[in-house]
Amino acid sequence: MITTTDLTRVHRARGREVTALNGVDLHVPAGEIFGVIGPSGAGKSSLARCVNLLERPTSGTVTVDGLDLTALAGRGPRAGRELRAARTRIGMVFQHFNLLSSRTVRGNVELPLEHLPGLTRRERARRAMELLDTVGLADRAGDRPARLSGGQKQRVGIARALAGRPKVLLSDEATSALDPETTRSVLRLIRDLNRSLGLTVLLITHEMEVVREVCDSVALMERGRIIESGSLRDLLSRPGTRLARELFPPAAPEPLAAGELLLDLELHGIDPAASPDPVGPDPLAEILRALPGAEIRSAAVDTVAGRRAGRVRLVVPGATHRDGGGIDPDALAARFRGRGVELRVPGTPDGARGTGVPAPAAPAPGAFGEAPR
Ligand SMILES: Nc1ncnc2c1ncn2[C@@H]1O[C@H](COP(=O)(O)OP(=O)(O)OP(=O)(O)O)[C@@H](O)[C@H]1O
Repeated sequence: MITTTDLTRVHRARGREVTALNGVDLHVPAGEIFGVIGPSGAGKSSLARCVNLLERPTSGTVTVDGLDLTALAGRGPRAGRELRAARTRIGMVFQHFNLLSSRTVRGNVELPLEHLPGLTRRERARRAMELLDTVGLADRAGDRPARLSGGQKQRVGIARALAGRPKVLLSDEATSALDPETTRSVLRLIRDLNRSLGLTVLLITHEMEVVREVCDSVALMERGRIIESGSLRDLLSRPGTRLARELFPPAAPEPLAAGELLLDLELHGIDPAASPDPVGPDPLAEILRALPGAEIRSAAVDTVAGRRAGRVRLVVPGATHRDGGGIDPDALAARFRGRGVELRVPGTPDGARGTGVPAPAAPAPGAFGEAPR
């Protein structure tokens, strides 16, 4: 649905050049929620703005729904007629909502409809009310935006973005100004719209939590380039990648008593149909049976892309390392490899591993790089 080819965007300001995008090849399949994550300044917003030609790329092409937008004339507010028409099929939501305070909620949703030919005032009003109903705010149509909460403002922003019946929604940090609960409800709305309207969503975020919650695929951007990408499902089975590490961060370090063995189980996409118990997928139960006395110290198991993923930390009391004749984690790991469970002893890769060795410090949960500007 969205394809960029060798997309480059160079800003020239006060005699200085900044390369915001440096040869970005992106493919977002129709009907997906595709996340783009990366630290501040990585080029995420530039990518979103180039995809709908709010900014014209320095070079490269952008194709949306089979149409090469870069071949159409103009940019930003000076876009030509064809580009303006194409852009009505791409909705956009922003971090700071960008609602007009002088207009009512309904008036804000009607705004893009005023640029569509052939709609009467009455039809505009009816369509705006339908859209407000879709986002659960029909009863607030006559209010000014200032009277709404942040989450409600963003719902209005989404209703406005849907006015032109877009096939694509670009979301640029749409939940970054919202608290976690409101974030989840706005993400649920985006997911519902994606499913009910078949909407393709390009979702820019700096929060891995957002990716984990709602995305089908994700690309990691750094310094204007995409350095990793894949579907969440594939990333689950590629534990070595940075994205997989960020998606499923290791557990925090913890003290161990002498002789205790720490085992981390990484669940990489266990099919829940094969293991109906939400916290006890079959391979885990089997591992516990193989380790008498083992105790679950912590667990973070989630359903990602329809598969169970996450991490379970076990402590096995009185187990010594294989030199001492206790359990052999490598043999155990080999036994479960290929069944969606990776088993490892956290700590250093040398002989010190096993008892009482702390795991490396975990990154702050959900955070990725710096906060947005
Ligand atoms: N209009 C502009 N003029 C000059 N430089 C710009 C302009 N817009 C962006 N840049 C620069 O391009 C780079 C990428 O910026 P961009 O806003 O796309 O990154 P980002 O990943 O969205 O960051 P953030 O998460 O902080 O919004 C940065 O170095 C930024 O300073």
